[in-house]
Amino acid sequence: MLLFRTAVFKRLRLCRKCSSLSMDIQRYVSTKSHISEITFGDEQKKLIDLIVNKEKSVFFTGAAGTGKSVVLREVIRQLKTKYPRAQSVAVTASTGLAGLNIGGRTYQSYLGLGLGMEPVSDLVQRIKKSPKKTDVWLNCKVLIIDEVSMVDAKMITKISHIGKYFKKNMEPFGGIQLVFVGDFYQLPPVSDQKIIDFIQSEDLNNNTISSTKSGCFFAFESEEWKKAIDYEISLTKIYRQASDPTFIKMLNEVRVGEISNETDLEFKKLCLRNFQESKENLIDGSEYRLNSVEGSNVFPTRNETNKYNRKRLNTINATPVIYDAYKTGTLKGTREYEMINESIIVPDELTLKKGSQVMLVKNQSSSLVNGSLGYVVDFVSLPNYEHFEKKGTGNGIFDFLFDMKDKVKGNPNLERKVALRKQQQQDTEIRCLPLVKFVSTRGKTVQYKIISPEFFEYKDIETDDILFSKKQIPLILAWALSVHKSQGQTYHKLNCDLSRIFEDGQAYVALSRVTSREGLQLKNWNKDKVQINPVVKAYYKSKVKPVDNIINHNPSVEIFVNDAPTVVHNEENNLVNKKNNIALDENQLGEEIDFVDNSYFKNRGRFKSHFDEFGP
Ligand SMILES: Nc1ncnc2c1ncn2[C@@H]1O[C@H](COP(=O)(O)OP(=O)(O)OP(=O)(O)O)[C@@H](O)[C@H]1O
Repeated sequence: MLLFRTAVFKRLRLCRKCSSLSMDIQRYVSTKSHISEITFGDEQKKLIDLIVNKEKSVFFTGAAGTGKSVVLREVIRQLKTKYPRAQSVAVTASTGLAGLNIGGRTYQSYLGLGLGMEPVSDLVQRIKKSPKKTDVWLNCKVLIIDEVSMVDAKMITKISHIGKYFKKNMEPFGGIQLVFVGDFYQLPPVSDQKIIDFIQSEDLNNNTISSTKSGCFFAFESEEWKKAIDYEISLTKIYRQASDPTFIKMLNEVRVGEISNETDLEFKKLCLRNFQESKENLIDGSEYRLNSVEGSNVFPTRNETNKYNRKRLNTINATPVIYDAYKTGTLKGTREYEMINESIIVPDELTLKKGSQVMLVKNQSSSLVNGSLGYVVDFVSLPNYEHFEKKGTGNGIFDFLFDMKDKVKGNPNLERKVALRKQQQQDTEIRCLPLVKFVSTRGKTVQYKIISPEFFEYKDIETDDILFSKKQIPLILAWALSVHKSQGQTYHKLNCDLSRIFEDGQAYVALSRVTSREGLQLKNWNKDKVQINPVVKAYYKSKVKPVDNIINHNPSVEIFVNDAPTVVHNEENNLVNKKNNIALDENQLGEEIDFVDNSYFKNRGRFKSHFDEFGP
């Protein structure tokens, strides 16, 4: 009933049989079957142990598809069991979508930072005004930030100092255990306008003093990160492209910008395969008859992506059906609410037509998962769909939808179905949902599924209050996607035109989304267009080690023996447990703030020298 009361569709008004329909929807939503079991690899297990049992502050990274998210979800599960007390484990991420992926929220929202642009003193005052947010800080034992590569150094520094204040502890982040996750070889932090303004007002060439093109510094460049993180670890086994080891090798080379002639040639060869150009001609929406889908096209910006999808939608000569999302939540009316909304992958207004190419953005079953591609076959009401489906294949709704239209005449059974269908189409009160034909990569398997609305929401972990909720059909138009939106996603088919790539790591993010070379249609490959940030490369070379290396090179740290002492120190890695318990008062905080806001920039010489040291 609740699902029905929070009606998603304003334009497609709901039918009178509300209660039965809502039950049907619930039944369909709850048919989500389990997603295939994960068996953790050796290095994944060791990493989980290091964080959960050895309680180390860790940044863990790895190429796309090494299972960072999978490991993180397990770490969260185990930490929550270990620390059952409310708010002990802060589960956050740099974007809303990444947050959803691990059952958390953006760090700005969870930690009460808003946009986090203010100086530390203002942020502390802001947090203190909210008893809930104050408790978040006081109770926090472990702070998790996923996709940390998109958080800049200044923000990391601020979070550390706020932690010191609330924890009354001068250790970085007030002694909170840190679990930072991400891949700095993927997309860099987004521009912080204030930093750019500051840099420009100093009349300096920002290329010489910032690490990213947009004028930011990477999180790992922050002194607080350097002091707080015990281990900078890399997972090495790639699961996403497991079926194509050559492709794994090629992607690894693209990731670090060291592309061999062999890889270059292989990418060039991929470009020679037929690239499916966009279809400019008007089509009749009958593409669903095809047993293969066009690969997703990736574009660097959202505008280009939307424009391309709209253009393709307009080429279909069929009636548009518009689904408006139903949004609610206690944060409504705030900028934060808008930010969360922007980061949710499904749009406020989803326009579909028969024949639209779509991508599923929520798992439905072990074979229909986030990233599955298909075509909208038709729009059907749930009761009708169920009615025909119950009768089994060969005698179902599909008979009259497309297969047997010419055989209808003289067949009373089919005539009855067509009459029902007509009635349904005329009845504007009947709510219709998209029926999608999902096609596997090689077009070998085809599955039909009616897609019901789903919730995308953020809850307050303690009170269960819904802070943000969006109910929408979990589909997006999928002729094109932005590289930014595609980060973290897995696709089976991808069209990639690298001529538009402009950002460090962007080529790698785009290419590494697809599971095999077979699913990749490539255009304009030019190894010189692959851009790698030299600061990132230097950091990975000098600091980040595979899990196994850490065991070998730190014999004093017996971290993987079950009954080993919990804390074994190693001076070199600065692992000494130094809980000072120094209380900070407001005045000291003032000094702290000066330290944060001025020294960060005064220290740009350090960043410059860092850049020079490791730069090209
Ligand atoms: N131990 C495992 N066993 C089986 N499959 C795994 C395992 N670890 C990860 N995978 C699978 O590999 C794929 C990629 O995993 P995941 O999304 O966690 O990688 P990631 O490192 O977070 O990637 P990205 O950097 O692109 O976000 C997923 O389909 C996941 O289910």
